Amino acid sequence: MQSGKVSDTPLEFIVEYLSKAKEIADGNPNIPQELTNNLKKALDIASGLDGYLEAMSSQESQPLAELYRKTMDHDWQKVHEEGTTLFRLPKECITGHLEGQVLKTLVRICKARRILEIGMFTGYGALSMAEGLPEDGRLIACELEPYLKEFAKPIFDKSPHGKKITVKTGPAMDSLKELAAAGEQFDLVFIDADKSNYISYYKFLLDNNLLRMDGLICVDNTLFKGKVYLQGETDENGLALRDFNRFVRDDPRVEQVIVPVRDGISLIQRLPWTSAGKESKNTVTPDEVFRGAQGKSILDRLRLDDRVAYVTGAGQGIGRGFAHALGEAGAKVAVVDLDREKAEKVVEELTLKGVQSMAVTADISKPDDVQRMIDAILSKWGTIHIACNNAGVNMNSASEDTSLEEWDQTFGVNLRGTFMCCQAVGRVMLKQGYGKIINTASMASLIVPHPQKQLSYNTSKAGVVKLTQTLGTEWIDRGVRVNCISPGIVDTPLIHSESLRPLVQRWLSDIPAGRLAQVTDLQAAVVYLASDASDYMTGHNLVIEGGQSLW
Ligand SMILES: C[S@@+](CC[C@H](N)C(=O)[O-])C[C@H]1O[C@@H](n2cnc3c(N)ncnc32)[C@H](O)[C@@H]1O
Repeated sequence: MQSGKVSDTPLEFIVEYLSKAKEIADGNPNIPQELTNNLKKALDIASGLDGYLEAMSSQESQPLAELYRKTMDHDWQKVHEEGTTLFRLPKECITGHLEGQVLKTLVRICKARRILEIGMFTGYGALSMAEGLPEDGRLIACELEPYLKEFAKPIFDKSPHGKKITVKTGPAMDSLKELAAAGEQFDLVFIDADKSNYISYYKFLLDNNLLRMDGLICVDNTLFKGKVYLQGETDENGLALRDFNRFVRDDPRVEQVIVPVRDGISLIQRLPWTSAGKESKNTVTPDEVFRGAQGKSILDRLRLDDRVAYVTGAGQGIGRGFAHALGEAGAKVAVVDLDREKAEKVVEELTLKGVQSMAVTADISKPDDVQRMIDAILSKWGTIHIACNNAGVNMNSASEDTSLEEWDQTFGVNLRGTFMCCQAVGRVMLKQGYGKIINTASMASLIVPHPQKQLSYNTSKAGVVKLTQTLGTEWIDRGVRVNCISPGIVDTPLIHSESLRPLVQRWLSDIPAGRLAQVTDLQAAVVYLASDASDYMTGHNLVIEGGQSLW
């Protein structure tokens, strides 16, 4: 602890009392050396802890460091005496580096996008949490003192994350009522003002659904210098927090743990209905709609954890988009491409994101390559749950000029190759009684895209749809679903080539959505078809073309 600093947390009090005890022991020759030695050991452990935790936590950003210095250097006594602040604000109430980093980490873990802070002070906690938010995330900070909004503003303005923060001045309860009336909801709430009112804030948040399903409430100072558990305490705030901690522990709607960081942070998570709903006085129909199929919420049902997938043609374009989407949803992904270098590059991208992946080189128009691809995946991961047969080629020629070579090459990859992949992986999936096959067809299976001429492509893709329908019905009763995705015209580098660029304007006038498809427009579909959420869907052609086939 810095000299002259007032003790504020249980640990700081322990250090203070141990230091005093050691001083007494040092000055008294009658105290056994063993006692002095033990006091010293206890003091070393206690006094080193906070500093070590701070030193080992990620470094604070420059704006946060500046905010901390500015808060510490400010004359809070003076601004209060001048009547600028309603209360004399103690600078110790700042959250600081360690707690700020805890909050920021929680924001990331919860994937929070909307945060509410009750009690902003100079904004250290607010800015720490804002740093953990995504670009479109936002944080509303409630603060009684208008002066603090002005104090924090120049530093919020300097930080790239400051724009995510909106400060609402005035009593927090008024702001909470406004937010509830406006139908706002938060993923994470940090309560850090006005200890005697913690319980009212907490009740208001839960009773008015200001906290989303599974949302997290963090509450500061819930150990309150140890006063919540010390016998004979009379401190009003300490007793209020003691009641608060008990109240929350006994509330069936949530689960609570108090983490002994600094002055104690309570982590309170809103439970799904399963536990809390039992206490509900309202009549609920506890069926799968209410509880979620297999007890999972719809978003959880889209997750692909522990699944093994492959994507052919994954070195670029749609296939690369599919590989990223499946990986982000939790699957291990084999990135299959003709071009080893491209496949390895995508594997590198996935590895950076923490997705387990492998590169496989294969020409899917060759039966031996197809089998080698399946064997390589099986030998690494032992199974295949998701097969994205996406590799395809497209050549243009007027039908009267289409050569048999072009026809054979196109069909060799687009239809024969897709069939060979379906068959090879289908054998594995039928044996294990589970599998999801997703073929890439095309809008060209439905309409005749023009003005470009591409007979072999169109007919091969129509074949992919029929292949999908046939396999989808033949295999569903053995646990294997086969579906396909038909993208419209996708904005890839190819489209911007000299020869195709003039066609883009023409295509755009045929697309109700007014734009070409981006690879990212197709990603949710592949995750859906790969997940258990689509189990009743088979033989389906999922068309994603901005409405083009309807005009
Ligand atoms: C412990 S400090 C907050 C520290 C802050 N969370 C941080 O990250 O540094 C408490 C703040 O709550 C504010 N406050 C107190 N009573 C309030 C109320 N009724 N409504 C809104 N803010 C209040 C105080 O002005 C003070 O700035």
